[in-house]
Amino acid sequence: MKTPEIPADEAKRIHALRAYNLLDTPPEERFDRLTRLARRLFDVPIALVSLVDVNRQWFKSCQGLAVTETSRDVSFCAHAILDNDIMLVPNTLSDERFFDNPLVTGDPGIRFYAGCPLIVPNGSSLGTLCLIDIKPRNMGDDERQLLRDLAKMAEQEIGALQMATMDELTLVANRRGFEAQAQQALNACQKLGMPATMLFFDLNDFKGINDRFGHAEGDRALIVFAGILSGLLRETDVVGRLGGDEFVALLTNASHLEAAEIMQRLHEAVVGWNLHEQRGYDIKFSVGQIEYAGEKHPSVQALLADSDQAMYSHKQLSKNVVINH
Ligand SMILES: Nc1nc2c(ncn2[C@@H]2O[C@H](COP(=O)(O)OP(=O)(O)OP(=O)(O)O)[C@@H](O)[C@H]2O)c(=O)[nH]1
Repeated sequence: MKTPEIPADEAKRIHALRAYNLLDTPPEERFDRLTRLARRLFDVPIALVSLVDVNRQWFKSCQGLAVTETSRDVSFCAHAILDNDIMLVPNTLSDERFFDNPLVTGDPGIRFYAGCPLIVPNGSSLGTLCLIDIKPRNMGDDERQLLRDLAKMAEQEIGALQMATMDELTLVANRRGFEAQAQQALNACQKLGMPATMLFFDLNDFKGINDRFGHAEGDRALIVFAGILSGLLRETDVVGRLGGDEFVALLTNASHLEAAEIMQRLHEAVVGWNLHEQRGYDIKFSVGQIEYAGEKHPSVQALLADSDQAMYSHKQLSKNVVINH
C-alpha cells in the first residue's frame, strides 16, 4: 500500500478547509441529494462527499457506508486530491497503491474507485465527490463528464455555504463565520491548555471618510484595514468583520508578549499605509485586547463582549485625549 503524498499547498489547503467550516457539521440535504443522485446514476453501492483533513478523511455526505471518517493514510481520496481531474481505479487488486489497503482487503471491500477533486476558488482541493463499487468496473468519457458535473455542483454548494459565513466586501469572515471559527479555536485552546487573545477593533472617525470622500473610499479603507490585519496574523488565528467598521481577531497560542508584538506591527503597518498613500485621511483605530479565561468566558460571545467593552474604554480615552489637547 502506498500512503498518500501531502499536496504542495497543504497549509493553504487546510486553512481553506477550516475557513469553509464544513468539518464535523451535520449531514445536509444539499450534499446528500448529490451523493444519492451519483449512486443512482452510476449504479454504485457507495457515493461520498469526502473532505481530506490533516489526519483523516471525513464524509460530509455518505451513501452506502456506515462510518463517517477513516484515517488519511488509507484514504483513496487523499490520493485523488493530488490531481486536478478524476482519479480512476478500475480494479484495486491490480493497483500497487491499493491492493493491500485495509479498505480493499477488509470492509467495505473496495474494488472500483472514481473520485473527482472538489476545488475551491483559491485553487485548493478540499476533498472529492467519489464513487465506490465492490466489483471492478470502468468508466466511459460520458460517465466521467457526468461525474465532473456532479463535482462542480458540490463545489457550488461549498461556495454557497461560504457566502453565508464570509464578508463579501473584505473577504474575511463575517460575524457568523467568525463566531463559528473562533469558538472552534477556543475549544482547541482550552483542550490543549494554550492561551488565546481577542482583539476588538473599531475604526476612528470612519464616518468622516464616507462623508468627505464618498462611500467607495470608505469601502476601500475597510478593505485595506482587513487586508493589513489578516496579513499580519498566522494561519491559525481567526479574523472577522462583525459589521460596519468593527473588526475582530482571535490570536491562538499567543503569549501576552506576542500579542503586543502583533499590535506594534499593526500600528506600524497602518501608519505606513497612511504615510505612503496620502489619501487625504488617516486610517485610525481603537482596540480592546482581552485574554481568554475559560471560567469568565463560557462562549466566544462572552469574550467578544469583554473585548468590545475594552475597545470602548480605549476609544473614550483617545477621544478625551484629543479633546484635552
Ligand atoms: N463605506 C462603508 N461605510 C459603512 C459600511 N458599513 C457601515 N458603514 C458606515 O460606517 C459608519 C460607522 O459609524 P461609527 O462607527 O459611528 O463612525 P465613526 O466615525 O468611526 O465613529 P467613532 O467610532 O466614534 O470614531 C457609519 O456611517 C456607517 O454608515 C460599509 O460597508 N461601507
